[in-house]
Amino acid sequence: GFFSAVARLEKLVQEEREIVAAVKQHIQNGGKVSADMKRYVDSFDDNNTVPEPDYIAHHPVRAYFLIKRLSKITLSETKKLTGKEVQLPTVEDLHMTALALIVLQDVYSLDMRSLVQGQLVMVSQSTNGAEPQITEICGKDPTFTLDPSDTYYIGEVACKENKFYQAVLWFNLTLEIMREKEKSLLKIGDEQTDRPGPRMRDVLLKLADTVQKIKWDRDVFMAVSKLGAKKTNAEGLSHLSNLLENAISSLSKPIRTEIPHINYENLCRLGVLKNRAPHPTLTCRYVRPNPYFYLSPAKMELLHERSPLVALYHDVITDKEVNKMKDIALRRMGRSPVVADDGGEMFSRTRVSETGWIFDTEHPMIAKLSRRVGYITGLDVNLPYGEAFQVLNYGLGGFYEPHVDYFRDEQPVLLTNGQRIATFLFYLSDVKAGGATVFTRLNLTVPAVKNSAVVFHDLKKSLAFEQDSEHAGCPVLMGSKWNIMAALLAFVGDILTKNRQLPNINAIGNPFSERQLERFCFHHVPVIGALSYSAFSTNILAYKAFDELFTSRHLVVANCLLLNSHLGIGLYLFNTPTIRAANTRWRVAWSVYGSAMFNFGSILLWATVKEIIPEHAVLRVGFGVLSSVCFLLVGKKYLDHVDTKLAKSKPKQK
Ligand SMILES: O=C(O)CCC(=O)C(=O)O
Ligand SMILES: [Fe+2]
Repeated sequence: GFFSAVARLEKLVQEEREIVAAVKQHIQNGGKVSADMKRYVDSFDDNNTVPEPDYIAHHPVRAYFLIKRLSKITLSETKKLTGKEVQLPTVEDLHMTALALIVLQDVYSLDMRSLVQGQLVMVSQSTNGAEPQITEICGKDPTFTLDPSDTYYIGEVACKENKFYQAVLWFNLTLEIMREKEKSLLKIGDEQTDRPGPRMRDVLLKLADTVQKIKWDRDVFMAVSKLGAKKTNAEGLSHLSNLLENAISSLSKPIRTEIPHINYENLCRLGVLKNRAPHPTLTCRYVRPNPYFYLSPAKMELLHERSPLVALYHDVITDKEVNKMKDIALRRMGRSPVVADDGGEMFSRTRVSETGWIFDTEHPMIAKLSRRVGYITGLDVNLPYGEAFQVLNYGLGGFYEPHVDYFRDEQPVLLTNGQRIATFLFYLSDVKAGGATVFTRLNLTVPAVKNSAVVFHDLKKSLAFEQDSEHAGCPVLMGSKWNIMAALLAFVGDILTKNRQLPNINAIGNPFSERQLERFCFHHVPVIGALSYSAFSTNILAYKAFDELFTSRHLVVANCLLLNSHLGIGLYLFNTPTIRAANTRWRVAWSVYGSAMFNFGSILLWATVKEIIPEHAVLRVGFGVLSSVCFLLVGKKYLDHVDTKLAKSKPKQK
């Protein structure tokens, strides 16, 4: 549906232009169109500049108008006139867009009088009786003004969704607007019946009906029955209107008990404000969770230190990667499911977004991204330990109500066979307003910041459920929210037999340990050095073959190999027990000396041999590899020998 992903709305705006242009052309050529279609295209003024797709698609009221007008024309006629396969919004789309307006107004306490003019104004009621805080998120645009038929329709949608309190607000608003238009209550009885939109009598009765659904009121009930079937009864209507005013003023917003709603909404509202100001208790550090980050450390904001850990990493995904992921996802997105109690999947009103699943085997760029998730968390991201990436695009007003990511006991883990131990959530877009991720039990709001990622634990170290990891995606008020959710799994059976504890998740911002650094410098680098040394022999012995292989990159590759070889052998020497026994200055000197002698000695030897063995590529490469392996082994053996000798002769320290 168009309601469940803003990306679809963006596309729809583009398509609408083409539809309008094609139909106008058709009319100009003397073609006939239906009255609905004529009305539709006539609403587009040729002289007006066309707004950007985002201007429409990223704003709930403007998107409502887009969906509304397009759901008034028929698919068959549009296809015929444009000669193209098009998709148009359905009645469900309109219903869900109205629902989005209801939810947004409710969660963000949007001022309704502003909302009807397309203006987004958040009113935060302060608890200590001070003046309410008013935040304007978006200015008004008179081109997008909801009229009574719209607000009445939205009220009806609220009723259908059993949101009676919200329905009362919308019906009441409808009345207010109508009264202002009519200027005087006295006109109530003799309304003109040919005016489009709802009639005041109908709205009043509907309002009375809805109020009664929340709280039965004897007086209202009587007034309604007295009105009876009589069409015009100005006195009765104004009496009912007064009664309703009283009844409504005593209503208060119902509290939903099934989820920690108050906290969720407060945190979401904070998210809108926080988009504008940095968090006051910000703790930022540069971290190196893995040697991979040695030169360019990750930028980490620690949001919650005690269990569960919640950390925000900045700039962990590049724009290029973001675009690639969105691109792939767009082609396969479908309504996001939630896990049902029986372990199956279902669609729910508690999650309004679309998902595209992407495996890291699909593209090297994605594999790299996946490895990065592994480096940061220190967890195995390979199948079956990492789930495929879920790329998400939320709909307007789209949200994900408070939930936990681990599979609860009553949900057999059909999907994955493993339990989720950590969640890695990338943000692929800045959201203009709303759409924060909130942790309802930690009182924590994380605004979506493009290219960053929030990481948190789903299980405790003891493998117990981390109930405090409960979180939610707040409704998107303005803009388009894109996420990638990567869940990291553990197979609980595995853990129990192997370590009896969760693997260490190092996304705590600890710098990678000294042991890890040592292993990197004195193991990984020497191994790479030895391989490079061996490969470099080919550059000397079979220069032509090497040149053909690397063409214009020949020089770069050769120099890199030689550099690796120097580094690897140098570091290896630096760490041998014998050399380690000396002071740093000598350690450096001997390592550099040893590495230079070994490398340049080999090069000289290969250059000499080259002159005497036949010009045969395979033979020469073979000789190079074989000799390099020999030299490395002989050298290593020699060093080992010296080291053991030295260890034996060393007097035991007391
Ligand atoms: O969109 C968000 O902020 C939260 C998403 C989420 O929690 C999930 O996909 O599991
Ligand atoms: Fe989640």
